[in-house]
Amino acid sequence: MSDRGPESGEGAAPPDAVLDELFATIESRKEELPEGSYTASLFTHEKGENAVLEKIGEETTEAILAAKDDDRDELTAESADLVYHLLVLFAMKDLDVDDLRGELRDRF
Ligand SMILES: N=c1c2ncn([C@@H]3O[C@H](COP(=O)(O)OP(=O)(O)OP(=O)(O)O)[C@@H](O)[C@H]3O)c2ncn1[C@@H]1O[C@H](COP(=O)(O)O)[C@@H](O)[C@H]1O
Repeated sequence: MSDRGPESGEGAAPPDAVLDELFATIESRKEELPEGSYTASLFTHEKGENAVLEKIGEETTEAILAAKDDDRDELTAESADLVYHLLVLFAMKDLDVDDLRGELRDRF
């Protein structure tokens, strides 16, 4: 189990608050399309949504290779890339983190 993250207890942020913060940033990049933003470039890419779909494929492959190498640090880094790109795809499709959270919760 990871030893990272905020201490639990009164006043602590929910453990997945980082996903909400990241998604809010992605949504603001989608609205404002600031220059120099990688996230904004995915929303305006000439390949359209295929750009992010390709990245999801690449990051999935890289995560699999890291797992096969038993490289836990690389697996963590590639998984973070994968989750980030999945959230960009969610924003493109007008889905949000609560849709993902709800789907997972419904499976309990
Ligand atoms: N979490 C991420 C994040 N994860 C991955 N990436 C980018 O996703 C890309 C992953 O591509 P690769 O792994 O293939 O690495 P690469 O060698 O850069 O490959 P190419 O992009 O050149 O093909 C890199 O450019 C990373 O910078 C991210 N870019 C942004 N974010 C978040 O988005 C926020 C907004 O950032 P901007 O996009 O800069 O506005 C940031 O504060 C971060 O929190």
